[in-house]
Amino acid sequence: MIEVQNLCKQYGPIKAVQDISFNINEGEIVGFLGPNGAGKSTTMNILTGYLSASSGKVTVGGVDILEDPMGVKKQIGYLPEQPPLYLDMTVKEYLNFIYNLKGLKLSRKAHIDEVCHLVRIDHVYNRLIGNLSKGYKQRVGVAQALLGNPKVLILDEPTVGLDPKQIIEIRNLIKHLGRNHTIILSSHILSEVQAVCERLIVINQGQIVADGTPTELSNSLRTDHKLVARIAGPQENVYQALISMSQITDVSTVGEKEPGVFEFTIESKQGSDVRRDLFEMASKNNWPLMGLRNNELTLEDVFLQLISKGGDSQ
Ligand SMILES: Nc1ncnc2c1ncn2[C@@H]1O[C@H](COP(=O)(O)OP(=O)(O)OP(=O)(O)O)[C@@H](O)[C@H]1O
Repeated sequence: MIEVQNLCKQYGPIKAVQDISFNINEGEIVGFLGPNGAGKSTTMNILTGYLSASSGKVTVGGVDILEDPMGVKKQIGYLPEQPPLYLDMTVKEYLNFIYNLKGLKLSRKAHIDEVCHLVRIDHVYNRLIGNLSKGYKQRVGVAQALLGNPKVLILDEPTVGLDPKQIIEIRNLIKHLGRNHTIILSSHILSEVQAVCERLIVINQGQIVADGTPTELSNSLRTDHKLVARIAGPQENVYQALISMSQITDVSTVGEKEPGVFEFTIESKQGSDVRRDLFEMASKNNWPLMGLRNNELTLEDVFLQLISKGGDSQ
């Protein structure tokens, strides 16, 4: 649906986007994640035709953004970081205004009603936008993006400044819209994209540093496979039994966590799964296995590792 090849953008000496490439398939909800100044807004502004690239190629639905910018814009609904709202218009006036601006040919009233129903703003239709809460203003912003039934929605930091209840409402709305749209959502907050996206593209200092599902990202950074086991048995004997197991490369004793129960961190060979052997060994020695868990990196750790490779952006 969206193909980006070797995209670069320079603002004078600042290389905001450096040679990035990715494809997004129809129906995907992709999170574009990166710290402030990483180049997210620049990339989104290029995808939506608001900015021109210094070099590289972008196609949306097979249409090249340079050859047919209007053809691309028709396929994209965009909610910029600052929603383009006119506070002294009512929701009705504003959506009719955007309808005209987009030159839509759909049945006006039916289409605007449908969009208002979808984002649940029917009951504030005749109210001044300036008097709405921030959450409702954001919904009106999403509504203007949806006018014209674009296949792709690009949402730049859609929940910034909202309270926790409004955040959940907007997230649910995005998930709901994901059933019928391809969505790119940018954020610098990990939990934000984690909550709604199945795929994350992590960008730092204008470059893609990771692309995959949250699980793939955690796995790609895990250099070793660590287990944490709690075993009720004599500490030294358990340690010796563990370290002599064939797939285990290192064992460290964490300490006595419950009376007579010791915790061990166990490292095993890449790709091996020692849980069954571990259970057998403990059972053969009559040492109850009181707990076993993976010592996995959280996505927060992964994100911090990925973005700590560079310095600060301005
Ligand atoms: N018009 C501009 N002129 C000069 N530099 C710019 C301009 N717009 C952005 N930049 C710089 O380009 C880099 C990328 O900025 P961009 O706004 O794309 O990042 P971002 O990831 O969207 O950050 P944020 O989350 O803060 O919006 C930053 O170093 C920024 O200072």
